[in-house]
Amino acid sequence: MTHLLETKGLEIRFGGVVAADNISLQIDAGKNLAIIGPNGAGKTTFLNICTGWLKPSKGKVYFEGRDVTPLSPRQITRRGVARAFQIPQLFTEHTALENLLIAAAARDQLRNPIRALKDTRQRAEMMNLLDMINCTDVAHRQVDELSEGQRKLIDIAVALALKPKLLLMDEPTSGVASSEKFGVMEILVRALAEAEVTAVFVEHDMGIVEKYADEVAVWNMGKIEMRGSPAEVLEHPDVIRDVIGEVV
Ligand SMILES: Nc1ncnc2c1ncn2[C@@H]1O[C@H](COP(=O)(O)OP(=O)(O)OP(=O)(O)O)[C@@H](O)[C@H]1O
Repeated sequence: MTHLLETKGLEIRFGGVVAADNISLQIDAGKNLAIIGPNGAGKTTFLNICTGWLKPSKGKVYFEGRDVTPLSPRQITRRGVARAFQIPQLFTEHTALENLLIAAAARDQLRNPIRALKDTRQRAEMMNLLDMINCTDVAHRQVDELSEGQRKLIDIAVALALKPKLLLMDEPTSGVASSEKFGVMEILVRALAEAEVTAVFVEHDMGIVEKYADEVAVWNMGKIEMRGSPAEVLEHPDVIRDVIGEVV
């Protein structure tokens, strides 16, 4: 069976630090994977290698069975791998809808993004995305007026505008008020399922991992220490000692 994403033997060092040490992992469509692990374990490095921002010294990344290791980030995005960051990458002085229209213009490689802002078909498509993330009411509000939770959702919608098959997220709810966190995740996971996008997310909040991940992979010192269901992994004494104990 072809995996949606597969890595084989990834290695990368920064000076004396081994940030990826023989990382081999398979991700299958429809199974949302949470990546957990102590600070500096190499979780973000893994996302950066998969999206082409870092090139491993050894190993390969396959997307839908094809080797994407030598491709540029832009080429990998075009194949269907999107990325969302800890801090939303939005144009804060533009409205939520304008941010989505700009992303759609980039997706369609339009030379004149201003024209895209007026395109009725694009506007309808992007309003539909805003509807999927419960944000139609803020479509015409400037992004810097929105709550952090709303900004995170708009950032996810920007990624969805690229029509990915896989979305890699670095701490999707970091910076979101704890009262808002689960609501944001609820909307996010539902929108991804509706768009048939598989998610991989780095997460430090074990409550979020337990509720929203189908599988969990534990990173430690550049290696994958364990992989399994949230119930198996989160109750394992090594994980409680190395990860959960450290985070709490
Ligand atoms: N560009 C870089 N240059 C030098 N060292 C780096 C670079 N990127 C990562 N590192 C180092 O590699 C190790 C892994 O970093 P990484 O950011 O992947 O960890 P992480 O598990 O995502 O940590 P956190 O949970 O704190 O975000 C760390 O020791 C980090 O300092």
